Amino acid sequence: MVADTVHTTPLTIKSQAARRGPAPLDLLVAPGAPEHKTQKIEVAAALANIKLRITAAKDEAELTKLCPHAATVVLMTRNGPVTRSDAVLKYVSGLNPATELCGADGFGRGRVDQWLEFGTHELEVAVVAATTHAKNKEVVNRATKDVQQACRTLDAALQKTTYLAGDRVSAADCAVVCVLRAALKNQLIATSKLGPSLLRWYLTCLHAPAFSSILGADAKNDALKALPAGKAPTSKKTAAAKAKASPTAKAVADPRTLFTPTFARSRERLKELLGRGAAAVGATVVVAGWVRTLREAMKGATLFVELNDGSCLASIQVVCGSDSTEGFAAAKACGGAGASLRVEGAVVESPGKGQTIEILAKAITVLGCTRGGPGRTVGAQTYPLAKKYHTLEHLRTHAHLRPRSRVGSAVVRLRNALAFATHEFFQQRGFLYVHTPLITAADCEGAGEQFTVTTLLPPEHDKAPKLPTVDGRVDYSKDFFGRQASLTVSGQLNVETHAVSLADCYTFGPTFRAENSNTSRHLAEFWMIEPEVSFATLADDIALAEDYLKYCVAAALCRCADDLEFFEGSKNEGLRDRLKAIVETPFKRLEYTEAISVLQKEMKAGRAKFENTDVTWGIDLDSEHERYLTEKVYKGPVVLINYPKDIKAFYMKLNADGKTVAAMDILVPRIGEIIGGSQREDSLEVLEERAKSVGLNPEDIKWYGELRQYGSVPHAGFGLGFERLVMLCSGVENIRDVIPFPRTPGNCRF
Ligand SMILES: NC(=O)C[C@H](N)C(=O)O
Repeated sequence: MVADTVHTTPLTIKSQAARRGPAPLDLLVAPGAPEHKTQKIEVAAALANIKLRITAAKDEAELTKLCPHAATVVLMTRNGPVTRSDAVLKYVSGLNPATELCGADGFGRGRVDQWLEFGTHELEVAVVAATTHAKNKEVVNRATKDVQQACRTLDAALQKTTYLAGDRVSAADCAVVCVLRAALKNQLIATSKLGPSLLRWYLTCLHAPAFSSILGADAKNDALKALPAGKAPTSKKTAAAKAKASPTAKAVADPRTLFTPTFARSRERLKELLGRGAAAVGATVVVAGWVRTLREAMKGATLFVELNDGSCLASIQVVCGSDSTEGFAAAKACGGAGASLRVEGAVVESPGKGQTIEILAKAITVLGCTRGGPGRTVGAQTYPLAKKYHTLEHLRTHAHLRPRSRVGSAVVRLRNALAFATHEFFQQRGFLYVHTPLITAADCEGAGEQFTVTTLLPPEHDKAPKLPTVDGRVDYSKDFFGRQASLTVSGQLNVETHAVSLADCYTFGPTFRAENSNTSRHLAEFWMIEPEVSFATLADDIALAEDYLKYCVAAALCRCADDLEFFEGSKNEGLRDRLKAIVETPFKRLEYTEAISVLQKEMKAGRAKFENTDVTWGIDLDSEHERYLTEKVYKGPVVLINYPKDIKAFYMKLNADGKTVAAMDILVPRIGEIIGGSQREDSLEVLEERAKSVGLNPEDIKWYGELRQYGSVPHAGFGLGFERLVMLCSGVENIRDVIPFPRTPGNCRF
């Protein structure tokens, strides 16, 4: 009996026993079995990090003894033999679900199966016929034709996808590559006749060590020879590509194909283990994490440990018995909540509610005790997160341990998903990620108060500073930069420089505002995403912003489903329905002028009661006005456009009416403004005029004006406060709870 576990190769030094890893799976191969039948299983095992031990059977009887209907291969699994090469291939592929070799979902599995069948019926049958009847010309001719037809079909299909079943390598690729190699070796088709897309795919697979180590260097070399000299495999050979292609270009592999997408660990992440669900029952696994709760039962002879490793919201229950778990005594004395453990054990079905599986621990190692007793003895008395529920305020004062809490970790996972979705969205659309500076020289942005960056203060901060002065003011010419410098309030002006050279750009980084606003929506340090697009108008900008916001919300719904369910359950009823509505409903566009009259009407009718009742054309709307529009009047996101020029920044494009600028704010329920952007003024004269009228020093924005002097183009952009996006998607109401270390007036702890 062997345990079917994922074999992991740790990067760090391990004990002798651990280095050996889980026992390999035995694969018995019949004499005379076609090579490709074992190769495809070996490739899949390599991709899935599963160890195989291949043994050649003496005769076929050895196989049929194990399994009467066996043919060519038999894999010995924990539950008994599995036979038929495709079945074995799929079994092995499925042992490491994280690799998604069998497909990520129902549709994916369908696609993998469809290509597996194609490989068997359209290719393998012909290859086997031609090799077993090599002397029969008729059979060989027929097989050759079939193989060529199959290759044409594959070439056409691979024009559209990286791999057979999409953009991830799958069990189907393992099977078809190996049988195709057999067809090539038997000269049923020449490599040069494979067709450009099929050849590209074949080479992409062979670049990956999992394939090349099993099929041999020959396979790759033969295929490389088939490439037209000096050209990368491409189906569209343009003149420019021909001229540019270097001899090395052909050997460049897509990095995603180089390794399996799993990081080799000495433990399994709970997300993956719990994701396997009941299918994991019977497996021996190693997990590690931190104790959420530890409970004794059976007069101390049994321990129930709720262990979490941060990979997902759910914890796993580990059951330890005094006579069945090595390290039981140490585990019992670990101090409980907060301690860190490594657990090796068997996955069993869980009788408990709300959990499919749990672990019966064979061995536990206490990595770190919780020391919270008197004199720091072991015990959880002072562990700040010992109880199950904590207020957000309590967690805020323990920001260093906050990610151990459910809400803290859910926020981090959501931030991660939204940051990834941001890059994914812009990268998919060909935008360039530009790194804009954090230290800037002049506040021409006007977006907010800035923090000065200076080295003029004495290193011993308690000493009375003697600042150099001229005319009674600080002389910044003596400062580090030779002038006053500040932390940036926005990357926009800098990213514009790149947008007017490279067209579509974005920046995503921290920004700083020294405003003394102690509200639940303001931070002194927050992250902002600022795309900037050339050859674009305000309408293009709004369309981009709407798509981007919907993309992020959809990413949160789809990739953080458990965390969002948790947020919804924490006094946030209807969260996911609200988010779905954002994805599904087109955003309302509303002129600022119209918004003012709507608000005035609402006030007149007694429906709206505002603290600030001065709602007249020309005012900068307060948050209460914005929220009223989005929550009460339109009940969904609203894009307000064309604001009075006097309340907006100098760089916004003046509209033909001379009174308004092509600016937009996107307002969402519960948050208010989430996005602010504009088409930028592209006329040098108007820009200079506007800058002067707001009192800017022309010298400070000379470089900015030059962007209009040399080939000015219409361009537009926006800024989205990342934390507000996290608030929107989580329903968390205080911005301090959606950033790991909030910086607010009077608070710079941790
Ligand atoms: N990039 C932008 O349009 C955002 C704008 N600069 C702001 O700080 O609000």
